[in-house]
Amino acid sequence: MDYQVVVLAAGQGRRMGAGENKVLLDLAGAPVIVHTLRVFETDPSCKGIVLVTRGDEQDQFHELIDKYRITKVRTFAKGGSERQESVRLGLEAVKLAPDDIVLIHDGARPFITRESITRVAKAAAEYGASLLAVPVKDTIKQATGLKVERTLERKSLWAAQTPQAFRLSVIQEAHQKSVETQFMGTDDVSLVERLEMPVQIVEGSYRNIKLTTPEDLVIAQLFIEREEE
Ligand SMILES: Nc1ccn([C@@H]2O[C@H](COP(=O)(O)OP(=O)(O)OP(=O)(O)O)[C@@H](O)[C@H]2O)c(=O)n1
Ligand SMILES: C[C@](O)(CO)[C@H](O)COP(=O)(O)O
Repeated sequence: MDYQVVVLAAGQGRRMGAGENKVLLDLAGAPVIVHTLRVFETDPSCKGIVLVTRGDEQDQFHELIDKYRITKVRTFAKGGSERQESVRLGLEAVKLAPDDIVLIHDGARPFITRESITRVAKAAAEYGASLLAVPVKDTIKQATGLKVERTLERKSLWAAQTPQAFRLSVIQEAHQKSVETQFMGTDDVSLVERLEMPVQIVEGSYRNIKLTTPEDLVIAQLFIEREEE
């Protein structure tokens, strides 16, 4: 299933505490974002990458794309202050027909695999919207402040990942409605859920971590070292 992908790299990386954009941090000799982009660069089904960056970092990303020969990044888009705004601005740069498939992926998730991408893209073609997710391993409490209100039934809980995949017309309609209703979600399918349209989970891998806090970089290094063994 051919697709284009919007790769998000316009964050601040505050929780990482590195004092710079975490997707520019070195991981085994290359920036995190290069590891992520290489997966799409080497996937024959990927027909183009829109890279969303901060305005003040666009030149730096252009240099990385040239240095590491990421030829499928044909368009850059400037991100916004929130992830959802960056997604919306990235989607505006996508050149696809309404029923074509677009993926949205966190640049901070470098361990995505072509096999998972293929499955989530195929599910989007079938259902209109899909996401990679993994069963929750911990017991999840809902609380008010630090007072527990209830324990959520674990067997029905999934931890959402990316890519999240869509027929272009579906995600465009979802963003339009979110602007009209001023809804802000923390992922992309949550906007489609508000259209009361089906969203299909595709079981992903626990390796598809999002590099968010310093501990995640330690895990990422271990993943790379194991790949090299
Ligand atoms: N305004 C934003 C915020 C986030 N992102 C991207 O969305 C992905 C997931 O966001 P997150 O992990 O929250 O990254 P940051 O916002 O950089 O992290 P933090 O919240 O700790 O600052 C990352 O690849 C990040 O670069 C983005 O493109 N634009
Ligand atoms: C989209 C996401 O990666 C799914 O788990 C997550 O919601 C992003 O959250 P963040 O706070 O923007 O990293």
